[in-house]
Amino acid sequence: MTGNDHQPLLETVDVSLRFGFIEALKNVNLTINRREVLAVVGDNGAGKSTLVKTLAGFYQPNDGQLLWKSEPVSISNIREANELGIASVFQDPEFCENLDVASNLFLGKEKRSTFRRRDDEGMYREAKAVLRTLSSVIRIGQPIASLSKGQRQTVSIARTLLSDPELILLDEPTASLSVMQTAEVLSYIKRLRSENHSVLMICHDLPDVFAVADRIIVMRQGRIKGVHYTKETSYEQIIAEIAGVNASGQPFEDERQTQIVVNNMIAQHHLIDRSMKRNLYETQ
Ligand SMILES: Nc1ncnc2c1ncn2[C@@H]1O[C@H](COP(=O)(O)OP(=O)(O)OP(=O)(O)O)[C@@H](O)[C@H]1O
Repeated sequence: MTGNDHQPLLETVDVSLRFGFIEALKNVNLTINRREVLAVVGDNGAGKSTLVKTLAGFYQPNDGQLLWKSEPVSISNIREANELGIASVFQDPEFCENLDVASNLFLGKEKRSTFRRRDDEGMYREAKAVLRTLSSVIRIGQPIASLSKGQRQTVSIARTLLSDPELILLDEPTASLSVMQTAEVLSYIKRLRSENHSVLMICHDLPDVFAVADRIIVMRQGRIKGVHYTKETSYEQIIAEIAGVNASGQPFEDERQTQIVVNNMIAQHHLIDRSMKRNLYETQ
């Protein structure tokens, strides 16, 4: 830990965003500190992607303010986000299947040497270095088509590292990966933090969240419902907050809907303890 660890990198102040009549984000106040991994969790339609896309420059808020290192900024597009030091990796990254890993890493931003010649040597050197940062066993000359889904995710993370971003936004980095591939990607995320990057990731998988996140942000219906230090919270508290019940299982919003959501989550995660389950069923 350094004295800089808790300095805010990116903040949202009362950020709201509407799609027509839908309020996708409502007065969102969030601080992303230097050198931390933040996970955003929430049910479908909670506003997670909209939040991340707003930070990545895809969407502009209707109200509120973004602060980068405590200074007001507007991020009109991905390029402006990149220039600030924010890089994003969205699901199913696109690659040129007939090219190797190094060429894909530099696609569209090839290095040039004297007389504007392609600097293949420089690109291979940098590609190797960036994959080494992630301790990856992927070879730079390997055809991209030969990589597993997890390895492709690694290459897309590596691609963002070339611009040395301070903040990396990841949308479901472990979605549909095998257990081994998930472990690999989670270890890269931890490595990013140890290399002084901050990471904000959307993740549906609570064990993955608890494995890497320093703090967990729970979203529901476009609002932030809770921000928790991972060490100080539990699966039950997070699931309850996602669903809109209190930690002992008492619904405090639409009862029927809450019940359906909680039951689905219980089935999905097999994580809730018996007493909480009993409380939930007794409230039906
Ligand atoms: N481009 C869009 N146009 C209109 N409505 C949108 C658009 N994108 C999102 N929404 C709506 O905004 C709300 C928040 O959606 P968002 O995709 O941010 O949720 P999410 O938490 O990421 O959900 P999921 O986990 O299903 O991806 C939803 O009601 C959604 O239908």
